[in-house]
Amino acid sequence: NACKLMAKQKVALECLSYHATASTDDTARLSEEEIPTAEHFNLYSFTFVDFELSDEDTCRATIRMFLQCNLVKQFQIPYQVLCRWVLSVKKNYRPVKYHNWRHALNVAQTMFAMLKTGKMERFMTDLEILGLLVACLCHDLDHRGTNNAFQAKTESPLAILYSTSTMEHHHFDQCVMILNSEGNNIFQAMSTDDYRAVMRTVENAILSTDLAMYFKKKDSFKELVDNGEFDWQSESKKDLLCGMMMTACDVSAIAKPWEIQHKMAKLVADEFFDQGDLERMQLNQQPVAMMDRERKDELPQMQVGFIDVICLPLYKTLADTFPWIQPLYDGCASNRSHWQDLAEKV
Ligand SMILES: CCCOc1ccc(S(=O)(=O)N2CCN(C)CC2)cc1-c1nc(CC)cc(=O)[nH]1
Repeated sequence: NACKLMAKQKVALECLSYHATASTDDTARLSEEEIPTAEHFNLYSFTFVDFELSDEDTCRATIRMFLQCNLVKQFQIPYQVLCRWVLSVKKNYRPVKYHNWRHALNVAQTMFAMLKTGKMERFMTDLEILGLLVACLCHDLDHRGTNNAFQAKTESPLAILYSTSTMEHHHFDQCVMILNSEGNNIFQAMSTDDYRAVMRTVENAILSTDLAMYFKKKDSFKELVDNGEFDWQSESKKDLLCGMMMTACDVSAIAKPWEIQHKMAKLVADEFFDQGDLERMQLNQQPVAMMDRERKDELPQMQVGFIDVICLPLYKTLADTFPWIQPLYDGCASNRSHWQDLAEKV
């Protein structure tokens, strides 16, 4: 009957999450290790690079960010639970070329730098800071290297589950699945009200990483900034600001020193081109220019367009109100000239 079916599904989900979460050994090792300082990892910098970090280092850098924001004490997160949760999040990223665990770490580190070095933490409660870091680390969980349009075109189960912001809803689902797995609930010591509030922040933040949502909300954000908004404390204004910060972090590879941006853009392109190949082979469709490896010569010009349409306007509007994040605008503007030079060479 229905009850038995529900019970079977519950058992299946627990079994799935058991296999999808960190092992006892990995958790024990990470929790016994010394965590280097934020300066050691260069976590306060907008030019942070993960390339030379081992997987172990990336987990320790993540824990260092939580410690530095005093979140472990503030929300009584058992240290073993935090270690297990970080390892489980890393385990639930697939080894795709760009939207992998390293991307999640880089996005979280940019959020950390915006809050600390960019002095935006003043406008956030501790609960919001916790929610934003968790959202950054979880925002692309279980990404398959294909975008929302591909889910729709292939009528993937995910597109049937969620018709809009398909992947973003799935990323949030995966975040909840990990939190609900044995020994992984970093929010376990919270009151019901705090738990509801932090989950609302995480959900709004993860769903905001759908660029379609960014396009929908960017004008109202710019209007608030142009009208000299300084408070940001109403729920709707805070949600809007957090969403814009998520996009700023999500695209922050565009603002890194040129050699790093050039190398990361190649990873983005390789993942896009793989989707283009799938669309040709599996769907017998002509991919869009961005995903068509036969049009890779147009890549520099596309990057200039990406910078002009999405990145610079966002960083400019944010820097107008939060001047300490100007380095993101400057890094992005500098890379625009490098991409423009390459575009003129073709
Ligand atoms: C590097 C390979 C080419 O990469 C791009 C090509 C075109 C555009 S676009 O702004 O024209 N636009 C975006 C919205 N789509 C719906 C339509 C196309 C963006 C990128 C790009 N995206 C990211 C985010 C994953 C990172 C990055 O570095 N570059």
